[in-house]
Amino acid sequence: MMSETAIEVRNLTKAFYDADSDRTTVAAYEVEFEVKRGEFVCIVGPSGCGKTTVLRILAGLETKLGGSIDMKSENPPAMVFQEASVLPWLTVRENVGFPLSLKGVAAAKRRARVDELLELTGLTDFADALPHRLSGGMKQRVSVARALVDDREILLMDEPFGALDEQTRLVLQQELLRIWETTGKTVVFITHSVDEALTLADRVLVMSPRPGTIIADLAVPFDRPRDVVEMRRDKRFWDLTYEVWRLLASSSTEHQA
Ligand SMILES: Nc1ncnc2c1ncn2[C@@H]1O[C@H](COP(=O)(O)OP(=O)(O)OP(=O)(O)O)[C@@H](O)[C@H]1O
Repeated sequence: MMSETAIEVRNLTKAFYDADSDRTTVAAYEVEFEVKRGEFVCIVGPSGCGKTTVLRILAGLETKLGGSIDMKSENPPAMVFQEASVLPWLTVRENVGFPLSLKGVAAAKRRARVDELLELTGLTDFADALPHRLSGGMKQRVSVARALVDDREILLMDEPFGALDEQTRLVLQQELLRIWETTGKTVVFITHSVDEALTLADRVLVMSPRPGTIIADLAVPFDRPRDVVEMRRDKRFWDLTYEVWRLLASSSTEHQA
């Protein structure tokens, strides 16, 4: 199963034109990668290199200028954004069930599915709370639960833990790994953090500064299930950290030259 391709991106290029300044920004340039079914792939790269743009194109939220994308899945991908996108007037339960309400899933069936997701994401005790009572980490759990509720095959995550403190972030990384192992989703996860990418991914794609293109595709060799704290005792973790930083540093020097 693992060898089946879920996402194939070829020569993907995107430019934005700003009419006010009459300038064109090339946000992604000939981006190429593949993701296998059930694989967890992280994309790291400097700020503004086009990571979000690539993900938004995969999500169908943005058009592309050139190249091709093949998403081999039965349903459209789910997306989790950096800012928790909870609806403030709905309870946690209603927020998580929102995609099912939109699809007109019957109340009893919806409730059973939402209960499962609340359990999976550790939100059961907060089911009837309104979002203003939740911490940033809890709100982001709600976003993750909602992205999983209607069982999309592909999960696209745009720096979902970027706004959280380091400790909360580590807790949610561990939780996400557990959820991913349970659900078997194909995940594309964007992050600024080399550390986060190595913690989570099967493979890390490194992007150059804008116009962003993929400059390396590194396999992350740690066994599953992973312990996000214990894996930091492994020398390979720091060797890979160094390798990714070296790639990022050398590509930014080339860019300035
Ligand atoms: N809608 C838009 N209109 C014009 N320019 C845009 C638009 N969206 C993105 N850009 C530009 O495209 C480039 C890439 O942006 P993008 O958000 O994809 O980068 P990123 O790698 O995700 O950055 P960060 O890590 O800081 O979030 C940037 O220069 C950005 O200003």
